[in-house]
Amino acid sequence: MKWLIIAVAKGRLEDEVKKILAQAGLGNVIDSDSRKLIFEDDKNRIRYLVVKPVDVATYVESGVADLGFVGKDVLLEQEKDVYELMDLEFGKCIFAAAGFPNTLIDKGEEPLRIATKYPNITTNYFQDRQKIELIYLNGSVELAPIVGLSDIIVDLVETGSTLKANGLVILEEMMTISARVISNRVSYRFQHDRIQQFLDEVKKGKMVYAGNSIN
Ligand SMILES: Nc1ncnc2c1ncn2[C@@H]1O[C@H](COP(=O)(O)OP(=O)(O)OP(=O)(O)O)[C@@H](O)[C@H]1O
Ligand SMILES: O=P(O)(O)OC[C@H]1O[C@H](OP(=O)(O)OP(=O)(O)O)[C@H](O)[C@@H]1O
Repeated sequence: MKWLIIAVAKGRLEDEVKKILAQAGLGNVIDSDSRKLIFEDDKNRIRYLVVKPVDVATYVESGVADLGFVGKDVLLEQEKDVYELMDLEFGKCIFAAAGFPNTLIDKGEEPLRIATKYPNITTNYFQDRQKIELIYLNGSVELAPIVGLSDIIVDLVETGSTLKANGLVILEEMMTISARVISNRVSYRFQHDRIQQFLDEVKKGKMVYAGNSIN
């Protein structure tokens, strides 16, 4: 039986993915404390690649990985040529435009300065609405409006505590985000039954993990 290669995002999503897989008797070969990046489940012929969240879709689009677990934010920002097969319904957060209270988003002809880690998503969202000037930051984006680098930010919001700690508020909720299962387009055709079987296991694991009984 051919190996099924699965890219798993390390960090926030890794633990949740492992819990869901464990419910299906899978994924228990992944050692989060190890610096290793490849873990092989010989019994089920599954090889897990543990990669940075922003790189999951690259491994899947290239065909190095057949499947991947990744956040919808990454998919929307990178627009990779992959199939999105399942919403895992965890890793939930939202994209929001945020800034100081009462900051105007619709500034007419004057460009709105937006600091973000997600330039593609931001551009797509504002393109028919408001001229923008993008300031790309890799993180700690909330600092930008405080120091006058931008008018607002576009960033992920989960609990809202980072915004609150920095005196910022949500000005507009843009879209909801959660973790997804994606596949390589060729793998999906040539390993369809194997992939479908794995998805069925993940679905069962997701239901059990979410506390719903399967039967
Ligand atoms: N508060 C949050 N901040 C960022 N990502 C979140 C948050 N809540 C849920 N997520 C989801 O978790 C995924 C992985 O986030 P994580 O913080 O592990 O990595 P990252 O911030 O993308 O990368 P890194 O922190 O290594 O630069 C995101 O792509 C997103 O889908
Ligand atoms: O609503 P909250 O629960 O406060 O979560 C939102 C924060 O989490 C993420 O930052 P992260 O800690 O991932 O670091 P980063 O800025 O490097 O992305 C995101 O960029 C926000 O800053």
